[in-house]
Amino acid sequence: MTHSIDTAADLRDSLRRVEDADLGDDVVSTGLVREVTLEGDTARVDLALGAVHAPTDERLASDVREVVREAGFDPELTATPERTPGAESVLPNVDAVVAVASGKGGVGKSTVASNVAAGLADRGASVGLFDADVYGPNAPRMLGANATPDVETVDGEKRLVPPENHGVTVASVGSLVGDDDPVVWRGPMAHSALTDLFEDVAWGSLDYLVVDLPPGTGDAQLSVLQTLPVTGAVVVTTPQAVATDDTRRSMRAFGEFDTPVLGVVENMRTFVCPDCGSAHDVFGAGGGESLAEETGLPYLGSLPLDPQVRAGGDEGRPAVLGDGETAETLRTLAGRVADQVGLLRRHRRMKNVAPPTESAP
Ligand SMILES: Nc1ncnc2c1ncn2[C@@H]1O[C@H](COP(=O)(O)OP(=O)(O)OP(=O)(O)O)[C@@H](O)[C@H]1O
Repeated sequence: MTHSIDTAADLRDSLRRVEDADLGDDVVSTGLVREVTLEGDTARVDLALGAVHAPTDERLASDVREVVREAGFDPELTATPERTPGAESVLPNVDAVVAVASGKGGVGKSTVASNVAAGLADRGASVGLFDADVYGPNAPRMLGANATPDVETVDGEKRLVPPENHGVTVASVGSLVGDDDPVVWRGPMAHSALTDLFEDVAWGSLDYLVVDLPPGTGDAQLSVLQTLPVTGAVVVTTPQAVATDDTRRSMRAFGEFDTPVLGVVENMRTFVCPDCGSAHDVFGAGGGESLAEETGLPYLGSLPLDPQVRAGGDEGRPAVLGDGETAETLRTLAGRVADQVGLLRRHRRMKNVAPPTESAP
């Protein structure tokens, strides 16, 4: 193989051609290229990419590979993301924890959580879903994974081995209680149940753990934020003002725990009549989008009110795995969530590592 450059430093320099459009600079200046080593025909590049199977990160990796190949080397890429501080000690085998929240009940939080989880698994990621919604633990049913977890003894300790479906490992507070038990727990009880349950689960190694939070900003929700190293939260709202007002409150709660909000999803926006094909904004339109605008948060998209979404949830096969426009919208949503995790970490990397830009003379 003939090489157009000789040293790792030169190759690093040529990687400046790869632009991270979100960060507005190239991958070397932003600190995303951690290490470059050459060995024979192989160039090893360690990148501070943010999230596994995120479309933007995949694109950046492929651009880097191309530059390496053009220089005459076989690329071997590794990714070492800049993780949430504290994540290593609490959940060493989980790469990113994505909480799905809503200020108000019934807006489709579990629907979004289960579709995002199945959508990420469909992109090739290893995914877990933890249903922390003590008041309405229904995400496992939506994923068709509501079997009772097996119990396994490892080193004398009992571990719960949760069921898996559609590539998602699912554990729930629902598996602590019977299907018909009313789950009306007070704060401290919910807290200890959550912590115990979480620690007893044999999650294995996960790229993403999606956590379906209880609605609102109560004790149970805050317990999760105190217990888990949440990478970021996705906030679900319907378009009407009562929902967006509650959502604003729940965002403030995240702020208090320094939990970054990855973005806002507007659910149940448009209903397309299956008979006549006309579109109706049942709950109004644009509330989620203007909330995102007003708070400066990313708008992750809107989901239509679509009987396929409800049916997918009821049947345990999330609509994201189906065909058609709504399924495509849900797949895009899962990709955007991953992209936001990636961006958050690339941004953190840039802040931590990249030298300040030289000011013009
Ligand atoms: N976009 C949609 N189109 C059609 N049905 C939907 C949509 N989003 C949610 N639903 C349905 O609305 C109901 C409530 O949704 P879901 O359980 O996801 O809400 P939630 O916010 O998690 O509720 P809770 O407050 O009980 O946790 C479910 O039956 C679900 O299938």
